[in-house]
Amino acid sequence: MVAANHRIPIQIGSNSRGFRGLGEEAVCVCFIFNQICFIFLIASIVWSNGKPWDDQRKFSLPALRSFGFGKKSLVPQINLESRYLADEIRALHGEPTDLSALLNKATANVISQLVFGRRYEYDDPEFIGALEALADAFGLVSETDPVIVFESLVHTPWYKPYRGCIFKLRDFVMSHLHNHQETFQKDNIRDFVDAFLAHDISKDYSLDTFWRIVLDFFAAGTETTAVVTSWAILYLAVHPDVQKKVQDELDAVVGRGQQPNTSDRPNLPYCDATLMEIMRIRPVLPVSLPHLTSADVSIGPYTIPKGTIIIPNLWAVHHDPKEWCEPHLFNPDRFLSADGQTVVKNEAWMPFSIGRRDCLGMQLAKMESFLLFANLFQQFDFKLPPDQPTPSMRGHTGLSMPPESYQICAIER
Ligand code: HEM
Repeated sequence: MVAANHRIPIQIGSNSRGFRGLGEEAVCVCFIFNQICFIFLIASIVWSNGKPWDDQRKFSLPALRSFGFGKKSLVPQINLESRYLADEIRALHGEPTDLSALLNKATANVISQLVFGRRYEYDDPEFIGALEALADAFGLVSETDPVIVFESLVHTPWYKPYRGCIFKLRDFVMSHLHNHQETFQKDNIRDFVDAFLAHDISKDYSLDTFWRIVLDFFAAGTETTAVVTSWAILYLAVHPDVQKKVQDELDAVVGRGQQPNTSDRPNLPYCDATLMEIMRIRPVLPVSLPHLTSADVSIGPYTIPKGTIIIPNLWAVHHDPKEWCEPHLFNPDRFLSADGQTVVKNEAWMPFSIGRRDCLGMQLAKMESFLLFANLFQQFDFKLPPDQPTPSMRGHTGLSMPPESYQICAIER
């Protein structure tokens, strides 16, 4: 096993045919031990390898894109959800509140519309229950936890709380799948689940296994973008000078009377640079998902044999002093040209990882995090509650790295 702490080994590891998990041989071993483990590993875009992964990715991406996934046509939907979110925040009247559950509801509704064809009211008990289970599941394990690879460990006593969350989420997804099966019409494909039912791939996966693929999207689509937004609110509350510059730019380019659009983005370099700096300094997945080399690779004096698990340490790359000047300093200007007019890229910026197995939702995530960010800072000043200690900036390590719970006052501008 190799922990890749620098840009070059991550690039090499990521491009080595993009295997993930324990590879084909290990999957067979799992099969001997436990058939459930085998099923779980195969029916999951995040955790499968080889042909099952290829089939799932080839089906999923075009299917989701046909409903607007990562495309401009999704802007009105994201902006509408941003309005629902802003209404909820406004109703708090600036009282100190932990906004993380609200942010999760907004991002969950965006992915829910693509996958299940519906959004939820923010007080819906089924929705709240599923999101609580999701947040708990993300907090209970990390990428290096054995249960991530050997999912059948979920049945052992050590994982009882995690098991509770996963089964709750399975029931949530299954109720949607059964409902879709009952109402399915092949000439009216409403969403990702319908696209699956209409596609040949449904011959290879029963609903009892497909739920796991759906959960991959629901989970990845919900938690990640909400975590970015939560860090953005915290960092900009701690750095009011940056918040002011972001708001001045939004006022000048978008104004107050209309919602931001992706077409505004090229004219909002400071906003863009700030979001990039947030994803650099606090990567959503500080330790990315494991990869497996599919051939021998050489890096300088080292040879990494075929079949080695590579754990990309995105935190280390994003804080490498060889790549970044004063890496622990929050400084959006590092992503701007000298005249402040253009965003400057850096190859060591890789919050979505790189290579064949990079984040499938990257286009959606970039668009959604930008629109949420722009909508929120256009409408609110985010301030730390007076007379309270500054919140910790360390983050809570689990599958993703959200900030530790903090209270914030959102004051309408
Ligand atoms: C800011 C938000 C997000 C960040 C920072 C992020 C980051 C990542 C990272 C680091 C990986 C691992 C890539 C690798 O192993 O090389 C990943 C994989 C993945 N992400 Fe995201 N993600 C985000 C949002 C999303 C969204 C919105 C979705 C979809 C709804 C999504 C779906 C996926 C999927 C399906 C994979 C597995 C891809 C595969 O194995 O082929 N992500 N993401």
